[in-house]
Amino acid sequence: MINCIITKTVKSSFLFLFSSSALKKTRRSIYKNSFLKSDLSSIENMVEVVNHHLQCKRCKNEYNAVYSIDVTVGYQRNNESDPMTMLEQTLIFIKRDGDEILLGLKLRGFEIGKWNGYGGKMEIGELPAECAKRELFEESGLVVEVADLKYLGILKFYRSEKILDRLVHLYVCSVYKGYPRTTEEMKPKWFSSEALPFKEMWEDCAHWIEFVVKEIKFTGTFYSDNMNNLVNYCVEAIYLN
Ligand SMILES: Nc1[nH]c(=O)nc2c1ncn2[C@H]1C[C@H](O)[C@@H](COP(=O)(O)OP(=O)(O)OP(=O)(O)O)O1
Repeated sequence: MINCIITKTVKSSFLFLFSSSALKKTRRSIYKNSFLKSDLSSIENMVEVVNHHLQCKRCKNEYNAVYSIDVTVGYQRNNESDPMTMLEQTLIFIKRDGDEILLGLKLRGFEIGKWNGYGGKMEIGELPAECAKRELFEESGLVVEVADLKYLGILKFYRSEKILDRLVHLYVCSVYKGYPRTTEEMKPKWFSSEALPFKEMWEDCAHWIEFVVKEIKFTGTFYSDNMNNLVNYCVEAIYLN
């Protein structure tokens, strides 16, 4: 097993030390669990341990929590009062002819005017792949089968160094039915992987989109300040053989 780590400090070296030790801890958990599995050719059963501060979306109280997330299954919420509610999201990139990637221009809500893959928040009782399929259909009209989705990895976004803000499950898929259409939420456009509009995408995207283009499994952790500026990140490719 070869592990490639790309770590970049944007502003603060203190934060780098903080995040790299936290990440090493997480990686150990991942490998430990991976090694226990008989099939090392996939990370299908990789378990991501999230052990950090969470903040209740309603009362804003902070507390520690430990979640074990099987990355293909995700963390399945059972009720609205669960603190993970609204934290888990999905993002799916549709590919055409090997080289082209479908992006949608966000027409409303959060990050309006930016190009991104399709996706959104998981609903109660929903699994990530089901969520990716549903959101893609709602936002573009394209139909995919869960079995055709390729799980690429997980993105974790932290605010103020410690509060887990969002956890995004990433998928790619080259098998789909229909033609992308403009919806209330997204306007579709195919881009060559050589000409992606980085300046009009989420800031963090430039640091991991290459993994989507090359379909390499990875995990990414991103730290933003209270003003939503990216201050540090770590992207780790996972090569299993
Ligand atoms: N930092 C980030 N970089 C990125 O590239 N995509 C991100 C991201 N943070 C979240 N996303 C993606 C994940 C998901 O596909 C989408 C979330 O969009 P929304 O908040 O609009 O979700 P929903 O479509 O569920 O919203 P509603 O329909 O308004 O409830 O943005």
